[in-house]
Amino acid sequence: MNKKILISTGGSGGHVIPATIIYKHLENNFDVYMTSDIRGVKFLNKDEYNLKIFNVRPISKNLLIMLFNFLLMIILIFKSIFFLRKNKINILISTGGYMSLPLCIGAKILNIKLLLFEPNMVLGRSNKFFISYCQKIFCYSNNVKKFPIKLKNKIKVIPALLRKNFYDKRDSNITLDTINLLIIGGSQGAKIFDDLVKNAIIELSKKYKLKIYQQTSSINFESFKKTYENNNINCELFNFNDDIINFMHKTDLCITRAGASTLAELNFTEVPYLAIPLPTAKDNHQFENAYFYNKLGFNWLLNQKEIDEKILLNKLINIIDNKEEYLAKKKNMKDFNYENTWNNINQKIISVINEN
Ligand SMILES: CC(=O)N[C@H]1[C@@H](OP(=O)(O)OP(=O)(O)OC[C@H]2O[C@@H](n3ccc(=O)[nH]c3=O)[C@H](O)[C@@H]2O)O[C@H](CO)[C@@H](O)[C@@H]1O
Repeated sequence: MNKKILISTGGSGGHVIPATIIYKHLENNFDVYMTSDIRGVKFLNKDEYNLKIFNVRPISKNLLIMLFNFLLMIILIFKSIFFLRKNKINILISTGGYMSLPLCIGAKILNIKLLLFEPNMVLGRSNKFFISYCQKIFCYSNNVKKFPIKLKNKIKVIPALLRKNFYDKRDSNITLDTINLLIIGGSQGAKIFDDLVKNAIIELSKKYKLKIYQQTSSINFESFKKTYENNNINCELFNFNDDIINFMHKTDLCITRAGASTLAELNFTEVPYLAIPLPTAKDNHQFENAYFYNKLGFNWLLNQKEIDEKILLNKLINIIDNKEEYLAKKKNMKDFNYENTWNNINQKIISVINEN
């Protein structure tokens, strides 16, 4: 009989998309289920997954709400225990975040094997909470910060998880006379990118011919289009687009936040990027993500608190004019990617599932 595996996820695309990838890696060999909160559902196609909603509310600082959420949490722990028992789940895989807390507690109570996933270069708080109980944790490096040294043997390093279509061969239609610039803020966008980046782009367009692919909220579409058109800038705007790889393939350079999945995807598609990590990210994990790849020579890194339009503009000019450095970054990425194949990751994950 096939092992029954539950993947618990929710929240942002950075949690849900890796969960869908793990699901696809396992669905041919095991009976796989997935749970997500309501927020996370928008990042997946419900028809493709055996999905159940477990709506865990975000942690609040308001005492009354905290009390109410605590009661809800207790109910969800009971619901989790019931769900895990009823479906005879053998293994729980959590992609982290508070959304997985009740199921992880349920798994611990029932003594169910727990596997964790940490794509960031700093161990997340909820993963930290279960690290001594879990059997293994999938990471992209052995040197994840805030990781308890004596538990490092639990780390199973895998190449970065990518949606299957990232491995499809595609022709890139990069035109030599135009600089194709992708601006992307993570699954929820990045408000600060709107004005800061837009104004720098307008100045940049006075020096180079640009094609802009920009993620922004749909309410900005009209005004952005107008501004870019008035400045003769060719642009394509999108809110959340499932086929992000399509944009990455057309891109020469990207300006991005430093969510783990986005960086992994840019590394794989060999698009050098200027990372501006979210300064308020927990334990500064976005900076650590970008810095990890910065040391490998994949990106340029700017601190949001230290930049304005002028600094950003000068940095972009510097990057564009320094062709050798740009090409070196592309080459560094290429050399790094050879181990990242669907089959290699598939075998690594399945071998951990089959460990006793
Ligand atoms: C604000 C915040 O705290 N973000 C965190 C969140 O992920 P967050 O969702 O912000 O960022 P990630 O880069 O990890 O993931 C975004 C995912 O959404 C996809 N995408 C995005 C836009 C689009 O139009 N289409 C599309 O498919 C990206 O390709 C990527 O696969 O969890 C990640 C994993 O713990 C962290 O590294 C991030 O720091």
